[in-house]
Amino acid sequence: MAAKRSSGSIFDAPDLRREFEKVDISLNFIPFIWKYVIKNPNCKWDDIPNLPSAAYPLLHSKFRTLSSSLHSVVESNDGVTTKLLIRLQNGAFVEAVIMRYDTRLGKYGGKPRPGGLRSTLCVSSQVGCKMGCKFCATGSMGFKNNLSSGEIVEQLVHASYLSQIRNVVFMGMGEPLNNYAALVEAIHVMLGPPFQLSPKKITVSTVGVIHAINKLQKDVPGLNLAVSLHAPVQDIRCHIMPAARAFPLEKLMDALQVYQKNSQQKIFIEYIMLDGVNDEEQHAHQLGKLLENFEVVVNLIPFNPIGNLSEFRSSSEEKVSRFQIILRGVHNIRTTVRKQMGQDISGACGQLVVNLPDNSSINGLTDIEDLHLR
Ligand SMILES: C[S@@+](CC[C@H](N)C(=O)[O-])C[C@H]1O[C@@H](n2cnc3c(N)ncnc32)[C@H](O)[C@@H]1O
Ligand code: SF4
Repeated sequence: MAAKRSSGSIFDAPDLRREFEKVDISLNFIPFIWKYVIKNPNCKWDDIPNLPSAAYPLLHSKFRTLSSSLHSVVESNDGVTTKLLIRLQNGAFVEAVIMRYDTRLGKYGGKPRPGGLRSTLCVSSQVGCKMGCKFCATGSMGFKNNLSSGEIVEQLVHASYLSQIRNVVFMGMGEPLNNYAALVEAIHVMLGPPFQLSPKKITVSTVGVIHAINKLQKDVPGLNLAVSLHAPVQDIRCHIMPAARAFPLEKLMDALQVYQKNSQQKIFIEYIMLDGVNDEEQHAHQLGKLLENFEVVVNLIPFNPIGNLSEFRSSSEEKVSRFQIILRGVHNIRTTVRKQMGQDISGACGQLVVNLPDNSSINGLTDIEDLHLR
């Protein structure tokens, strides 16, 4: 269990609201304070003009402008991907990854320049992860701690200093649905002022935490859901993702059926391509049949090597392409292949390894064209 921490982040909305209510300060000041801090990264509380006088001592004693700090920033050679290493209040590190989409080129890439780029931010929700997927660097660390909602939002704040963020994907380190309350709080903050993201621009990726999927749809309607399915049958799923034992495929598909009926939204299916494990033609047909009554987009993900941490190898391009042809041609399922980006800075999925004394690695999504940018 993670130790209970006092957050000190003003982006932990419930904490700030509670403190303001205690001394009768209007909650309308909260977005104003957030906006000021975002525009003035190094500001002090006394710099913020026109707050009620009771707000200053309260902010001084209970909060910091930002509870996390930007430790370092690494750019990929092509300028498309930027990796942010962020130090949390408890000393642990997480990474967030910015991916820039060039509106003129109509694809990821292009040189950073004002106005022409809309960026996607891949955020972390936990330090480590208890799900233990065998292809994932984060899974090999075990679970260390949950991020607070403020720490999740602060990744967006740090990234906003570097790029205009239009989309947020919860595809960094950790299983977001295992940190449910903080996830939902963070998303509510991102949807409101001053961030004003649309729910359609936020994607939550899950290994399939069944009991939380439909709760999320009720608590924050309109979000995109991405499900890391990775296998069309239960035994392969259990082999590569131990958490599948707790979340059996049949029950997961039932939950997705309910989700789709209630949300009327398509579901994004992530499928990592592992050589000789889940990439044969029969698996493509099994997957096609499994998904035949769903409105989905399947994203085939080439496996990103994670050093000695995993026994797996990536499928050949021919196999990935054959898999895609079967899903599209035979089963009529919209299927894309995730482009690999950011490998030169270890910014690709499953590759983000932070060699630090007290923690270590993160995965980041690298191709989200299909989620937001059609
Ligand atoms: C790191 S996870 C975080 C979100 C959530 N825990 C999940 O599993 O969906 C984001 C995506 O990265 C994928 N991933 C993990 N390790 C990978 C690797 N080595 N190569 C490619 N994709 C990987 C996961 O399967 C998942 O689809
Ligand atoms: S893939 Fe997702 S659920 Fe699996 S270990 Fe990695 S972060 Fe956790």
